[in-house]
Amino acid sequence: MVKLKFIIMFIYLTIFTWILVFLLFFDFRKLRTRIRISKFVHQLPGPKRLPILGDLFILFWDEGYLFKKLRQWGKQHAPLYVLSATTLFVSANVTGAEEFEKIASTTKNIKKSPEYFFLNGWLGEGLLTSTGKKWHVRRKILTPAFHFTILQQFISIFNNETRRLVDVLKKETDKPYTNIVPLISQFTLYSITETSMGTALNMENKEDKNYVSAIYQIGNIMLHRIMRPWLYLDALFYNFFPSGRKQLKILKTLHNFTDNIVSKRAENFQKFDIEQENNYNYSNRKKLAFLDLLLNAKITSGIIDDQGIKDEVNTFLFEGHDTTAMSICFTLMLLANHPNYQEMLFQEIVSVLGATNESPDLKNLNELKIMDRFIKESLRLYPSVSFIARTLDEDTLVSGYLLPRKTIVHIHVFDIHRNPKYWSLPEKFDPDRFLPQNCVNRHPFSYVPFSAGPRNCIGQRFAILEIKSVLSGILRNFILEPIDTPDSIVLIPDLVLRTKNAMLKVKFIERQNKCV
Ligand code: HEM
Repeated sequence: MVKLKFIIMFIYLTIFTWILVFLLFFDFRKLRTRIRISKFVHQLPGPKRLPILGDLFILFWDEGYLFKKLRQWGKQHAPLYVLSATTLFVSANVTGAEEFEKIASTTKNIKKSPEYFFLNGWLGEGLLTSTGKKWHVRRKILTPAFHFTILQQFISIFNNETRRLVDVLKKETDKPYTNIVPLISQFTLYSITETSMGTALNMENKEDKNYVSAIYQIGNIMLHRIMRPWLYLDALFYNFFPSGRKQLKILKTLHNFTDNIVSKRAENFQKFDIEQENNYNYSNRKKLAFLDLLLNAKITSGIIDDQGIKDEVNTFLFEGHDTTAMSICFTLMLLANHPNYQEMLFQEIVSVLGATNESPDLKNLNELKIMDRFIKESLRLYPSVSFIARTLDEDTLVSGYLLPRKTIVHIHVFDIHRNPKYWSLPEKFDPDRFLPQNCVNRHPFSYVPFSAGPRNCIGQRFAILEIKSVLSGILRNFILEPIDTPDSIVLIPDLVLRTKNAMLKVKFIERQNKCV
């Protein structure tokens, strides 16, 4: 019975794939390009594939198994291998630092791959998904929003949100364990909306709650879609499939939420600008936070319109909370599993902040060096963006292979971070890898949790300060005991690196020797 179902699914998939190939390639110039790319990329080593269908069978795998299998291929065929979804759709897959450097260090290869198109319905042409001139202009507008004088002001918000989280966690101490994912996601969402958008959220509010749950659902639907080529065409997906109709509903929730944030801020911003008569103004070089910077750019130079602002707000709400949330969750799981480090970090916090209830400032956070190494090692083993992808803009020679222009390249950050060429005993958790003397001679592209090159993460300093603030608050108040362990969790490749069922369990015990 199972076998019959498999055969039917396979025939169905084959027919759909070829319809898709036809629809996408009736332009014969594109077909010629595809054939050329396919010829070159198929010279790379790779797993055994079926004639014509290539590696399409992986679409039948469960996400956890797919994740494991990709790790196995990454090791087997390092640093570069081919995967193909039919003969004409091929990708070059990178697990080596030198190869990633070749691709990411040039200003040419800034175009994202077709996988990112699925995000367009939600994020439009925001900084993550846009390319060319639009991306350059936006990156230039937004870079000052992450200047250290701005970030410095955000720390008091991180501290307030940490206090709110600590109060929530105190109620969890009676329980056998806590699933930290929803609680930490709420913390990072509150932090990004208040710092960058100037809006304080409240989970008692139904719309705020719905927004958080919509973010989870959209991630699941997108992964579901990526794994099913018959859902690729928008017209079919949105009109004929329940998941497409569900996505439209979710997008409405997400967009209503951000539209609201933008219009509220726009009202206040205009009032503020008029009242202050250029006191808080871009042109006299006072620093503006994210959303105000965009509103100001629209008013003063018109280089961004309302839709552009909304696209950026959607992009930053997603990139600015989900990535950091998962990174904090994995770090807490590792702390629970390494009590010796937990104690070292606690002692470091006490020595930097003293035995008071003082909240850390920028200087304090910069002094937390052991914590810094702990976070770096956590991001090495669990990079929340474990996979990035590009479409090459020029023929590029990588590891002796010519990858033609328009080749899709998948960069497996997770595998680069566990490649034994750069990391001895790569599976071992060891923050001392990041002691200054141990970093000498390490390939700069072997550690890339925030990517590298011109399209690196614009929010990386924001993220690190936020993570340090929250860890300081949690470790000052609780001892963490392990429930989940690195061996017990099942990782899945979602929009960000997640665990199966979005669960990560830790036990919280209130500290007796608190530094308050
Ligand atoms: C631990 C937390 C974070 C990690 C691991 C992370 C990682 C990354 C990575 C790997 C990229 C490159 C993605 C690609 O090429 O497709 C990226 C891009 C980006 N990140 Fe982050 N990020 C984090 C936090 C943040 C935060 C807090 C913000 C905003 C406040 C942010 C905003 C962005 C944006 C807008 C981009 C696109 C940049 C561009 O293409 O110019 N990220 N991030």
